[in-house]
Amino acid sequence: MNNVRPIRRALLSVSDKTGILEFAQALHAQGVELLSTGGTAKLLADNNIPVMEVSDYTGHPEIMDGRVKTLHPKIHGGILARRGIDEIVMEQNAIKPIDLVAVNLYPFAETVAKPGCTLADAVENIDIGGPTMVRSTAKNHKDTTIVVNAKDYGRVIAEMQANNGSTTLETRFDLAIAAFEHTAAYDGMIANYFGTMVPAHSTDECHDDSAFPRTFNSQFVKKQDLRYGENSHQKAAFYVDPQIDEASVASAIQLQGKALSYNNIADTDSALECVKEFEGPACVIVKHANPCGVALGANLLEAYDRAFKTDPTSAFGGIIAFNQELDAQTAQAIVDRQFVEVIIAPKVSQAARDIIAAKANVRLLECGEWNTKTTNLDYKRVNGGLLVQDRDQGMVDLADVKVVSKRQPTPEQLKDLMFCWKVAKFVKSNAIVYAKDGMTIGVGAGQMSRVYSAKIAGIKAADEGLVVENSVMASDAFFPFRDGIDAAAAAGISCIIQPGGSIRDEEIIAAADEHGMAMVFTGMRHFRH
Ligand SMILES: NC(=O)c1ncn([C@@H]2O[C@H](COP(=O)(O)O)[C@@H](O)[C@H]2O)c1NC=O
Repeated sequence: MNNVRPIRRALLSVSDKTGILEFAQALHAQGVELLSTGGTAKLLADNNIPVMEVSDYTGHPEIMDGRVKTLHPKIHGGILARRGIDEIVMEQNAIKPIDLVAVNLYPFAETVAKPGCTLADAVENIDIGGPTMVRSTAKNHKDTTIVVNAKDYGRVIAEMQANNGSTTLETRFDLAIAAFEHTAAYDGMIANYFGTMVPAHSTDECHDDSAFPRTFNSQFVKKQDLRYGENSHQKAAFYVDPQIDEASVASAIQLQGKALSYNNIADTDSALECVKEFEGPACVIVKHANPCGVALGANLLEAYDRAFKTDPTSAFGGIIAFNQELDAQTAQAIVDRQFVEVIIAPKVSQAARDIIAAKANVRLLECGEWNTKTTNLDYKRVNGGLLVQDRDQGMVDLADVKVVSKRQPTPEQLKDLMFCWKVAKFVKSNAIVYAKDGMTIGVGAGQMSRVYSAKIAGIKAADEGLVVENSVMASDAFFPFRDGIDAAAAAGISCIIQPGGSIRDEEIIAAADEHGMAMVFTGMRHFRH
């Protein structure tokens, strides 16, 4: 085993001191000599763990309020020395080898997240010596061991115990990757913070949390390789944002079924984010990123039954999302009725799991409860660039909408309008949704002209034997011409919700009045491309 390297001397320098005492104790028990910076050294000494302060070892005091403490050739020489090559240089310069470094960095993210954080606070929390040691040790991983995360302390100790006080190259290399990931994320955060100071002036007034930084630095962690991408000739992987801590397709636990595909993940995201909009039992069935059936119900089974009824043809091989614990009756109904790719719910009862287990291929996901709305950014890759925007969190309520027609909507229609409007937000533009009694009646998605989406919603409803009469209609953006209104009227729509704002609004309102329809404007559109 020529890849193992003994740990004889370690340097510990941590801001977050969680677990460091136990780690230091265990290293000491293995006969490791400990070096440490001021605060860490004091903690160790106070707990009777033998330790030498870095400043005593280098013969140079920590200066400038800690800005310079480990930036010394006796430290970096000890870390970076190539074992078997640099021994003479080390001896000439009284440098001793440092075999393990455990560092975690000044809490930059936590500092800038605090309300009222000044530029001076942020600057003082940029760690310099820490990342330098992290990178030195990771660079020399052939001989040295870097630990940047307290969760790895136990693993290193266990490996040393199993290898006579040494670590293996495999572990050192893995820890080195983690170290470079860590410093990349840290520097990315700092660059983003400074990058929001536009124009580039180093003053507090120039810092604007809501601004988009000059360069966009973000880190995503690979969750899994995928068999292929959107098509089988495309390679793909799924990366997750470690900063996001909420119920999502990224954090969901897969309880059973075949591995998720690229399209499964994208469609599950659409279904889950849509079903999150609703209070009370709700079900969303998605096919190719568009909801093909959405419904509310007295319970989940009823919600599913009704969502399925919208478009059983498209629901075949779809993705089903619920906003409440999936129960046995609903699970049984799905299994009995249809081929489904993915089912996702905040919780899945044991009885429901047992029922779905009969269909071994069905991917069953549990994502946990949600109580906050997503605040993260939304990205779209274009050739040569990246579009970044706030997520569409806008949603009007009844108090915000304005009745523009002569006819007033009834209270039932108003309820349906809000339901329909929420669904339209998740349908690809041009989006038209017909709905009645908290159930979609027809969905027209992704057409290049609004009138065709309106026609398609009507055709689909007719094909599935659904009665459009007295349904309401939502349009994700304004109608440029009255033809969409006429198509809706011909299909039997009695009430419309749309943003308004067309130069032909007057003509559109007149068309609604002509057909005896009620119409409300939201003043907010929900394009989804
Ligand atoms: N200036 C330096 O040479 C230096 N060397 C290590 N640090 C950091 O000082 C912190 C530990 O300090 P202490 O042990 O004094 O609590 C660690 O987060 C470490 O990353 C430094 N601080 C900032 O750069």
